Amino acid sequence: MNILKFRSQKELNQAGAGMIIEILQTNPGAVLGLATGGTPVGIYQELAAAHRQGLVSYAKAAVFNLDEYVGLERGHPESYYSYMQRHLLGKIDIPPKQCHIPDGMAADLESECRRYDRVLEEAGPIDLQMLGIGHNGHIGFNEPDEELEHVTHIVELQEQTREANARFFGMPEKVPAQAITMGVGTILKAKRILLVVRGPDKADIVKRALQGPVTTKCPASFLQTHPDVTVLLDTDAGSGLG
Ligand SMILES: O=P(O)(O)OC[C@H]1O[C@](O)(CO)[C@@H](O)[C@@H]1O
Repeated sequence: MNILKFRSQKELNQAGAGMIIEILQTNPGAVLGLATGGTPVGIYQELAAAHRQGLVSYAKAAVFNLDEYVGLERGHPESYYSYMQRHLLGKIDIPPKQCHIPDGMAADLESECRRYDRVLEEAGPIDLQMLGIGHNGHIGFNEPDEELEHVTHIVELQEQTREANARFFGMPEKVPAQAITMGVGTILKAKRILLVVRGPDKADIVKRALQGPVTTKCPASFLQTHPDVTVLLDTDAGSGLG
């Protein structure tokens, strides 16, 4: 595991964007796994800027998002579909048919999970999967539990997760109770993984995930079992590491 710490958010963002740009320059048809939440926004800004400057094209790339809320229309400002349009996909030259996000409004959510896995299987493997981490160690929306799911599935969001994401919705009650998420098995199948973490409130979970036991009680700890993980931390998020 390659752990890099940054004093400046700008440099962290440039390092994250740089990895993605390098992959696309070497392999224009790369498959990227993308994340949402507050963490990747600065990286997406750098990617959009690099695209504007003509440094990188996504015309042949494919992107797969980790997750989507259940029950939010695509047009809802907090759906991950809207988030991705706003922060990245609406600002680059990727054809819509190459952008994949689970449909949280599907009438049959179980079939939607199987469809998502099928499309991913046909396009994959993912060349680079970007991840954030929840305060409870979730990756995607894989919450801590006795057992973890391998494949795409429906998950009940934990109170802590809904409270953390309430900042986007105004209040925890408005945060959907369920989401569709790629499974931990799917995430670990990516050839390379990029974990990005910022802020002092994530220092404890970073230490547990990277240096604690590998346990389903901290889904991110399974990243320790992957052969090619890069972790980008700001100094606050990395302050608990020994
Ligand atoms: O980046 P944030 O907003 O702290 O969220 C952490 C993680 O939790 C999620 O919201 C759940 O998928 C991710 O989007 C994010 O990577």
